[in-house]
Amino acid sequence: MGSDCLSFQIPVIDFSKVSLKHDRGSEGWHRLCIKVREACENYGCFEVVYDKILPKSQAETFSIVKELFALPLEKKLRNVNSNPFHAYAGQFTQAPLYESCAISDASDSDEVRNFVELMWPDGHDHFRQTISPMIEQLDELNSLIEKSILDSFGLGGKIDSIMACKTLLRLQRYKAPPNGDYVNGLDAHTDKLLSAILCADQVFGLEVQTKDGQWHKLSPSPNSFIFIVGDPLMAWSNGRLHSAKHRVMMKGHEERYSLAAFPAPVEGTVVRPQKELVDEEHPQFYKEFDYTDFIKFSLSKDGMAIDALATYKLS
Ligand SMILES: O=C(O)CCC(=O)C(=O)O
Ligand SMILES: [Fe+2]
Repeated sequence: MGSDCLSFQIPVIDFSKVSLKHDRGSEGWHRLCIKVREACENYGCFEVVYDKILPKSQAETFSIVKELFALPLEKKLRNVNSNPFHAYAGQFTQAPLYESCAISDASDSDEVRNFVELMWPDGHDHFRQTISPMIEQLDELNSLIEKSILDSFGLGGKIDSIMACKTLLRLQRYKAPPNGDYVNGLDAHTDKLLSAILCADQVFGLEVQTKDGQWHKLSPSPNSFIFIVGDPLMAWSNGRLHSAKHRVMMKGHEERYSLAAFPAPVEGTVVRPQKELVDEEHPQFYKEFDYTDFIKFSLSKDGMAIDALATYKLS
């Protein structure tokens, strides 16, 4: 299917040395905020360097993720949720290499405990003890990025968060393609969650589409993360931040494992453009919408066939 696209470098932003408590307001923080905003406006994504999450913790996390996917399918199918985004997903004819498990509200230790009991009724403390600190660190990183976005628009003094969210953790496996051919791992999409922090275990495969329609293969440095703007963040920013279309393409003979932490807007959230981001130069781009309705529509047959967010555009 198709041919391999070229490797591409998106902006790389280092959050390793940043402390919200000490650095917010400094010249260095200001420069970082501008970089974040420009990357989100121009590409809808950037590579994140964050050495507070140690390579060793990432390696340990991927080793338990592999254990999870080695479980028989009937066990993984126990991972259910009324929201299909937050449950086991896989066995799709159009994406046969893909499967994922999810923990909704992963920052809640009871949710993690429930997930572990469901998968390993006899217990698996090592899974819980490995994944929980990783979620905590990803939450911290996400909060740094969120504050940098708010401050980049001069809004940090007025509001604490972009919108109320819980952390959805998705663990994903992509089987190696038959014959090692270049084939679809996960269909092209924009994220329906506020944003995403992604990391993968060694095997590349993530591709992003730039605004000119070209697809580019990302080759992030080992142990770095990718931040991606999702549709609700694009709507909140009045269309200024770009929700980047991305996909996973598989090639070669190795399986790919990845982990995604998404801030998921809570039930009842109304997504509306932040009023300070609407002015004469930037007229209101989207009508406000109920997040749950948006998700339901995005997942419907009609919604999947189009860019669901575009239906909320004001003409
Ligand atoms: O596996 C990846 O790197 C990307 C996953 C992704 O785009 C998603 O879960 O929305
Ligand atoms: Fe995605």
